Amino acid sequence: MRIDATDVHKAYGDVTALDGLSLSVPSGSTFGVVGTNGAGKSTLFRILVGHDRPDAGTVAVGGTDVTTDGRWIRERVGYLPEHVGFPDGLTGREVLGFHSRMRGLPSDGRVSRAIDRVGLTPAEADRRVSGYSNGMCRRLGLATVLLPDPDVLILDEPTAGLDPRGVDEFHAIVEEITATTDATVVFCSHVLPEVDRLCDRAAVLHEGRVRAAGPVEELAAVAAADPDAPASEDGLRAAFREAVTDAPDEASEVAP
Ligand SMILES: Nc1ncnc2c1ncn2[C@@H]1O[C@H](COP(=O)(O)OP(=O)(O)OP(=O)(O)O)[C@@H](O)[C@H]1O
Repeated sequence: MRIDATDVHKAYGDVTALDGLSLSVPSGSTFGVVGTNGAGKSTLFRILVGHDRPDAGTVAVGGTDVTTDGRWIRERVGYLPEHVGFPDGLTGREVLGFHSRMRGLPSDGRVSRAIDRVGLTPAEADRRVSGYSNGMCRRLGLATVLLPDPDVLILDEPTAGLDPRGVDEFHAIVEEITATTDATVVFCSHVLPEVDRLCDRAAVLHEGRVRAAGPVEELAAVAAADPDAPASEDGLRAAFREAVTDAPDEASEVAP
């Protein structure tokens, strides 16, 4: 399902989060959104999934305006926020069962399938989430998102805080999803190799607008170009370099 955002504005008091953002994500693509802290990535994602409303502009998923048909959006779009909490007393399997019932989904084995897809073992799924590692919590969060077999996945910095092995395993899960489904996957990241590995296209957000969007290799080539490249590319090069780093452990230092 494609996503189209057109001239989207959003302010919180006197803070402008989105300032005329326009973006198109082709159906079935894996799309990376990069941008410095405060560029507006999370705000865009919350609006895409109907958790927040734009002050102006339109956002459509599969041609449906997200502000007019919230239920339709919730059924088709899976959203993994940057921070997810689970009730400590429940097991991972119970969390998924609860989510499934809340959404009115059929009891057709989808909880076990979701557990399997994110690489949690049955024994891990039957442990209380209070004992879960950060990586296991991320997997469980992704499993909740996968329950309804969404057409669109919106993942807000899904690998932030994971160790290299956890990052690699999470990437493999996303790759498996993109290889075996038609889902459109949109996620934000500060790590260039992650965007490079997973995405076919990306957008660079800067101060609430899309500074550039296109195939990842084109954006990365501009970012890597020598300083004598055309002056018209200077802003994009700077924005891209500020937004992403080459190593996950440097990501927290990308921007103040
Ligand atoms: N609920 C809110 N109330 C007030 N200001 C907000 C709110 N949400 C976002 N903002 C502000 O809007 C701007 C964009 O924030 P947003 O979280 O969308 O950026 P981001 O690109 O996701 O940043 P980060 O990389 O740090 O997660 C920031 O200046 C932020 O402080």
